[in-house]
Amino acid sequence: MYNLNFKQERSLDLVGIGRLCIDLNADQFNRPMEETSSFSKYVGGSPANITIGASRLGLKTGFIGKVADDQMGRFIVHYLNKNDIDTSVVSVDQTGAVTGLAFTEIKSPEDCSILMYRDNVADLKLDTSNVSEDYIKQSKALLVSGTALAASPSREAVFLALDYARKNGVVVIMDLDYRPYTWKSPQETAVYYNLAAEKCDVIIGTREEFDMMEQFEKDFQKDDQKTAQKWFDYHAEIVVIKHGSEGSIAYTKNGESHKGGTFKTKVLKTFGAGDAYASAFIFGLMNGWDIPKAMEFGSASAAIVISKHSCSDAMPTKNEIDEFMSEAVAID
Ligand SMILES: Nc1ncnc2c1ncn2[C@@H]1O[C@H](COP(=O)(O)OP(=O)(O)O)[C@@H](O)[C@H]1O
Ligand SMILES: O=C(O)C[C@@H](O)[C@H](O)C(=O)COP(=O)(O)O
Repeated sequence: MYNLNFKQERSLDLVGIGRLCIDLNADQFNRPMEETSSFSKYVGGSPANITIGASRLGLKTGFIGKVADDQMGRFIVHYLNKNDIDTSVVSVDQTGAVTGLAFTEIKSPEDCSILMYRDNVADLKLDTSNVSEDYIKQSKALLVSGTALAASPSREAVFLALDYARKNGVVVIMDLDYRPYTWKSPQETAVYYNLAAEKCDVIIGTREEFDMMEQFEKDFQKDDQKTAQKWFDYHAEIVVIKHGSEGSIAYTKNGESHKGGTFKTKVLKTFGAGDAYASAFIFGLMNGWDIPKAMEFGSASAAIVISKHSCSDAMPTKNEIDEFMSEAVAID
């Protein structure tokens, strides 16, 4: 098992911090974006997607973020409110910043890519004045994602949130969420990711994301167990390494490891898997489930979301996941 102390008297279960953006998913798929003519608009941004997924599963959620002072910003806040996510500390940028856009391309179910417009985005204008200790200490857990570390003042806001969380016994969960186009260099990314991950109780990332973080430590390269052990020397209780369609593996500080399988699904697009997996895995942890059960729930959520067009809109309820699992073919 694992030792995560979710303080049950807290009024919120999970507070996300970071990117609130818009996904524009091509309506014409199985072709390159150059040959598409229309897109469907959804709320996006990895931490937003994970928080939306957690809320849809029934967790009491909030979000610390900044949106543009325009129709897209209002669309995002309205959607969060509609999904029972507290937006009392979502602030509105007054500098003329815009909403980050993620254009998604579905060339084939296995060949998907994201074209991100990230210049002068409102989410990276989040600053320390937007981070409230009183808000954070009312939550059992804080979810941070790596991309919010990509630029100041968002970077400082996240580190302040991490400090408030540690000071007030808030469990910190980090989804690595590495988006190269948001950073100046992999080296810069690795430095800030490592500094943040040292403060986290649960770290979730793909093998490639951990490899980026460990680029200065060649002997860690591609060794899941060594990767996990590094973080147990800091605050980590659980390290999850995702391997796409091959599944995932989780390590706990007490020396256990668990291989997570996948579920057979009709893949429309591959992105969204990680956010769905994280939201359902976190739900399992917050309900005291053992790691294998939480991983299985995460995999089921991922299988559902990658069979659908969106990420946030597609995040399933608990009943939808339970129903899927009762009929699905598990692949170990
Ligand atoms: N093709 C697939 N079929 C079924 N499950 C999948 C597939 N791809 C990913 N998953 C599930 O989603 C999880 C996260 O996917 P992954 O691609 O590793 O993360 P990310 O989306 O963050 O890159 C995997 O560990 C697996 O459980
Ligand atoms: O995080 C973004 O800005 C893009 C997301 O909104 C998009 O849905 C996506 O890429 C999800 O990524 P994944 O779940 O990590 O595959």
